[in-house]
Amino acid sequence: MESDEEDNYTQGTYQQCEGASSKTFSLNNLPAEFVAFLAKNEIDPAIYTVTDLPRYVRLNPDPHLTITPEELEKQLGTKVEPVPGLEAFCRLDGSAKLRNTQAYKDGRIFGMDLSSGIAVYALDVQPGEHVLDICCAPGAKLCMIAGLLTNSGHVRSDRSGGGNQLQMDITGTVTGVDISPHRLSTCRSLLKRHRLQQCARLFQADGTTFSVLRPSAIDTIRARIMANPSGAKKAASDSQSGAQSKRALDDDEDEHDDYGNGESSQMTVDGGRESSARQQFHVNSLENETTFKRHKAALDTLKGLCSGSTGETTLFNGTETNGSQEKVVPFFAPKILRNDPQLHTEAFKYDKVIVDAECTHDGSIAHILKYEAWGWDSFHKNFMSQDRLDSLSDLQRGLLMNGFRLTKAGGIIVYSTCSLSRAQNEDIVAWFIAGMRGRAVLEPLPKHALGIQTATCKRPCRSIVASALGLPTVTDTSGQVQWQGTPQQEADMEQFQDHIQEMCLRYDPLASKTSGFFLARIRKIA
Ligand SMILES: C[S@@+](CC[C@H](N)C(=O)[O-])C[C@H]1O[C@@H](n2cnc3c(N)ncnc32)[C@H](O)[C@@H]1O
Repeated sequence: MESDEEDNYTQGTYQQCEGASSKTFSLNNLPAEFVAFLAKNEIDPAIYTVTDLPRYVRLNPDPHLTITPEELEKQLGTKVEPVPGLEAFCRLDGSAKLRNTQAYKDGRIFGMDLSSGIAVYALDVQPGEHVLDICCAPGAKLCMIAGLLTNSGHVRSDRSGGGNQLQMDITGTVTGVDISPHRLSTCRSLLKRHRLQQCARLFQADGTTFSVLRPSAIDTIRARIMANPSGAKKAASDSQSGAQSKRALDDDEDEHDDYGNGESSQMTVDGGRESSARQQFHVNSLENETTFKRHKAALDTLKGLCSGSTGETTLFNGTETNGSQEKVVPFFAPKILRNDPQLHTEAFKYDKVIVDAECTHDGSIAHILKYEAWGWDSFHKNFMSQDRLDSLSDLQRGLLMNGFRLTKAGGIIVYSTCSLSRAQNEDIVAWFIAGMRGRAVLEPLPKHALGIQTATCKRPCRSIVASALGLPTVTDTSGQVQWQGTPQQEADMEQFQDHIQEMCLRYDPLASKTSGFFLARIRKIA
């Protein structure tokens, strides 16, 4: 039920939950606790009554899986408009049904709200970069990042250029972290379905303490090939059979492999399981077992060259250990990334980090209205329990702090949520930027781009900013502790609040005709 899972989890519009939500929704149906939450957080309940939200799809950039907007229009029988400035995205009528189209079944299109796409564009991912996605599942943004990293979205099979071609094939990586194994399984399925798994690895871990830096062996492997003509020659001769080389690189030896859905599997030449879907993927290559084994041996040699050659420290879930100690086992990774030695030096921090933080999901109309059909009790249990609300800010702060820690100096961090609550958005960003004392700064976002009207950001809470800036406190006549700075400090604080409000970006269904979304773009200075 991969596509169901994808739709159920993917943030998007009301209509994206095909068949899951009630068309007769009334504000009176919202449970009292949720109404109270909305009031406390100054969120207008009218966002849940917007019925004319368009739907968005992202077109797969893989040259083998392209589709033109015109062809998609024929399949859907509804108007398909490319979004100016974001050509990979198309706007459809909100009632468009994707699941039965051939384009959807083939993985040529991906249902994804535009606001989520803009969060990824804010990262400005460049080929060759190493990106960390904290809170990655179910993986809409992760798949988009993987596609941007590799342009074509997967390792090219035309290796006629020789061994050095390897340098070009894996040009960057994305590392996804999520605490939920169930959601990570969906993420893995999406990567495979869209043939993006070669540059991605997933870890099941707490994003507040995750410590594995970006893959450290890839450059060494490339360098060895460049420096070692015989290795390059050998790789070149092996590469005459493109699919074999591709397979040596991307075979993921995944013990959790869930091509599943009852597909038959059989042993492959290297003893791994391969589903019929995967066999289909390789069906055009007349595989030669000897060539494949030779290539695999070459790859293993290269891996040997770059592993165990260092006394550097590795980190295991936040605990420093020496040399060849335990590595963190990925939930999923292709072989070349699975065997990474996980070195831990400043040089291996990530270029870009997205923290799409766990939140109350109140901005996702699709998400909220699904509970009409599923029952509001589970919504209350999953999202509105007091314990959860009380601990949410700490979790969001912890995720952002850890994302910052793992980013290299000069790198970019995008913090986003699908909540419209100030406490989960502007307050978190204000607390973070104020507390960083110049080590992190907000970067501009394309507020008025793409013809989308953004919503006005909220002014961060005075006490949070004052506390983060270390302003003095006074106790008022009623015994309440108040922050009170000098006139200059007060003026600085006002200015800082303006700055946060100005630099962050909010979409809401009323203003933007997208799902509700918040994002901030942060540059790490040091
Ligand atoms: C808003 S969703 C992420 C959506 C995802 N980025 C996408 O584009 O498909 C938030 C995710 O945070 C995960 N999460 C919650 N607590 C976490 C933690 N402590 N560490 C890592 N992930 C966590 C949840 O399992 C959930 O998958």
